[in-house]
Amino acid sequence: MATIKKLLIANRGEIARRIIRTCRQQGIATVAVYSDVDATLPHVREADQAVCLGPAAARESYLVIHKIITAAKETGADAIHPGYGFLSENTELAAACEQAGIIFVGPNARAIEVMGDKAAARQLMADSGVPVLPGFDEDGASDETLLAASDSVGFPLLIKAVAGGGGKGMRVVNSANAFAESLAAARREARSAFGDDRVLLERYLPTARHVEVQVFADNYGNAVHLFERDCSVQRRHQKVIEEAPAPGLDEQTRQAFGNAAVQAALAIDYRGAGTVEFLYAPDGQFYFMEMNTRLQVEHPVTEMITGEDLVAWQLAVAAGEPLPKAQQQIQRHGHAMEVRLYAENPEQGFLPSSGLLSHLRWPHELARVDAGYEQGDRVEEFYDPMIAKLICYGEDRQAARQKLINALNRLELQGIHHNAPFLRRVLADEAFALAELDTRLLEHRPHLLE
Ligand SMILES: Nc1ncc2cc(-c3cccc4ccccc34)c(N3CC[C@@H](N)C3)nc2n1
Repeated sequence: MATIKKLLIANRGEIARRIIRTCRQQGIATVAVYSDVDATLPHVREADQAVCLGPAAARESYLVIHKIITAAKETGADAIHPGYGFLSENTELAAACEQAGIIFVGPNARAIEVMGDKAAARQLMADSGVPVLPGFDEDGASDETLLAASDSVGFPLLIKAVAGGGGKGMRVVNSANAFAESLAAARREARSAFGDDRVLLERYLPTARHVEVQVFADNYGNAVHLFERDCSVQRRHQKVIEEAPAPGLDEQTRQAFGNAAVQAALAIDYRGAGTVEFLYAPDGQFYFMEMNTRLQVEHPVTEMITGEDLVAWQLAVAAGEPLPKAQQQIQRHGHAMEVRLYAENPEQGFLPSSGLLSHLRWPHELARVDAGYEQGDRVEEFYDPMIAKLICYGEDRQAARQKLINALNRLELQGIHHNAPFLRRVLADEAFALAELDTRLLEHRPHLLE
């Protein structure tokens, strides 16, 4: 058992403020890190201490492991929380923390490594009885081997980069005569994006929902799930709207999802917060897609329906405490829905937008607002353009959706282009309102993107 007295948050924006919020409630001192353009942002002001990492470019600041470790040592932080993005799934940071005797608030490096290799992840899931799609994932298979395997996988199939994830390095192949060329292209893309041209094959599910399960495991062999989230509404693999619970699931299916995710966590001897992503097919079957070894952007919808503080859970597990609750103690009630507010211009192909937030009023009275910025702050284009999340809770899905529409209508945000009008169109869309969810909803309803 260790006590975390001071936590360094190796991140910025809304997630840094959100982590600071829990630390303050727990009496844990906080250290923020920032690049010189972020010096006046709220997460820097709200932390007890702050360390400048240097230039704006992430590769010279937020991604520089030795600078983060040095900041932790110089301020006497006994733990580091990576948040999401940046170094949150980087095994070297986990290893550097271990080297420096600093607690890494995240899973063991081995789990990060295995889940980062999509072929190893699939094999491990299949071995532990988690449903996986028909496919071929022999490590380092040659083009000839893959060509022969493509017949048994069947078409349409997906060629997926082993080192990929989140939709990067994927190619749909509809027929055998297109396979060789698609394989060459997929390998080229994987080599340039990840420096690793290994690929795997998987039967392509053209129509499916993205349903993911929040899991938590501690150092004592306990693993639980905190129910599922539906994140099907995505634009170019960027989640737009997330909700919990997944609409239209009967209790038996809900339990099957939860059990499969817990099986996955136990199979890799997991620690901390994790998310097991599944493809949910129209016939009611679901299949393992990926496992994320970090706290997700969309974790607030799970917090709202369970009443749990997932960052507090992360800190407890990282300090060597057992999980705060056993499975049967974790309750679910009502419905929560989240939208991600991006500094992007929907009228210009969602290009990133920057500028001074000359006028800004968050609708705190109508929604939980996890925001990275306040009025008078500048949004720059160096980092992920997400500036805030608006999350609403209701007794049922319609109530949560209506509250979110109201909150977006009351949002006052001037000085940058943003996607609120787009979010309002999707929330008001009939198919979305009827929960006719599918990962290609926006593809099938292009008018929502204009
Ligand atoms: N075998 C098979 N069939 C269909 C798939 C469709 C997608 C997919 C493709 C495009 C958008 C998506 C949005 C949410 C979830 C999945 C997708 C997909 N993804 C997208 C990112 C990564 N999570 C894997 N894998 C798939 N795998």
